[in-house]
Amino acid sequence: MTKTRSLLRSILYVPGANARALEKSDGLAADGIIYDLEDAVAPEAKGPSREKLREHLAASRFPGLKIVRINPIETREGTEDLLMARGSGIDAVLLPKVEDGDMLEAAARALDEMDAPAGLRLWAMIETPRGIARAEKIARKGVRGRLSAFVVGTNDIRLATDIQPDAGRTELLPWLMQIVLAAKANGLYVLDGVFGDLRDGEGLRLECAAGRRMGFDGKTLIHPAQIDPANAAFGPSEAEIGEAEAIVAAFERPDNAGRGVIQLDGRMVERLHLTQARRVLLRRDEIATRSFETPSNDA
Ligand SMILES: CC(C)(COP(=O)(O)OP(=O)(O)OC[C@H]1O[C@@H](n2cnc3c(N)ncnc32)[C@H](O)[C@@H]1OP(=O)(O)O)[C@@H](O)C(=O)NCCC(=O)NCCSC(=O)C[C@H](O)C(=O)O
Ligand SMILES: [Mg+2]
Repeated sequence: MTKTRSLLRSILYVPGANARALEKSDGLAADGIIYDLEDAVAPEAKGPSREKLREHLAASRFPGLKIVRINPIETREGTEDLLMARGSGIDAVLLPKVEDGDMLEAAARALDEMDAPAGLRLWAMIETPRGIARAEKIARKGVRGRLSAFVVGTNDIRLATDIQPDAGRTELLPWLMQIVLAAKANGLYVLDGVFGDLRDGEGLRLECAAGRRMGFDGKTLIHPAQIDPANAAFGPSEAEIGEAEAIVAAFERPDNAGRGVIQLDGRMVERLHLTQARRVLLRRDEIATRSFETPSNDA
């Protein structure tokens, strides 16, 4: 499977109940917006927020990915949210607290029965102990349906487990890597959890950099000021672009034609590095044109 990486560096949560934030979100440089109808909306505001969001989406000119996080699908609010979301021109529905593949199967079946567009994907939040423990099974079952991404919910993980990780998230790392591995093994995108301290710019930068090293495709965010740091951390750096250009140029030299492995600046470079280098340049070009594509398992 050749996988073109779509831009998922910065995915901002916007509360469905906040008219000012919804209005502002249209002009932000995030790669995607998660319009939240779940935790960011008080129980009494669920219905009005859904209607507000319906109107907003109908008029929205946001050029990136649009995702709606619905309430649990087994609740009346969740079903109403899904009905609204399926006809609103969005790219994906984000399901909270996914704990088994059956939840994804039920959501995919509901979307089929609602005649939702085939390209409407499901994203799954992995944010409970059961969800983490079963991440690989969930991914394997989900990709047979509409699933295309995992989103980590570190706040709910903390709530459910009482884990109190240090600033480097040392204690969380095994669980985060388990989720990343389950996603990668099944061709899913995977997004890191939110960073809650709005005043700690350096902490955010470090957590974004760590997330990138861990293999996350991007970070979920809660405030517009977090977009630029996430875009910088998850986009290829100048150094990565320079190195990728050098690798592509080296393999294009006539004396290297047909060679599987070469030496470049004292390092062994194989054709798999050429594949990686092309990916970096593709991301550079995607960012330059800011062309947004709907992620899919086989895009
Ligand atoms: C945290 C906030 C409540 C802070 O909002 P506010 O006090 O208004 O901040 P500022 O004054 O600094 O805002 C400056 C301007 O930016 C706009 N703004 C703020 N946040 C957003 C946003 N998310 N999207 C769009 N625009 C935003 C303000 O309106 C101001 O605009 P202006 O008037 O023009 O100056 C707020 O940031 C917020 O609500 N953030 C999102 C919270 C949220 O969605 N939480 C739920 C998702 S996180 C989660 O659940 C993860 C997961 O499930 C888990 O378990 O971990
Ligand atoms: Mg959560």
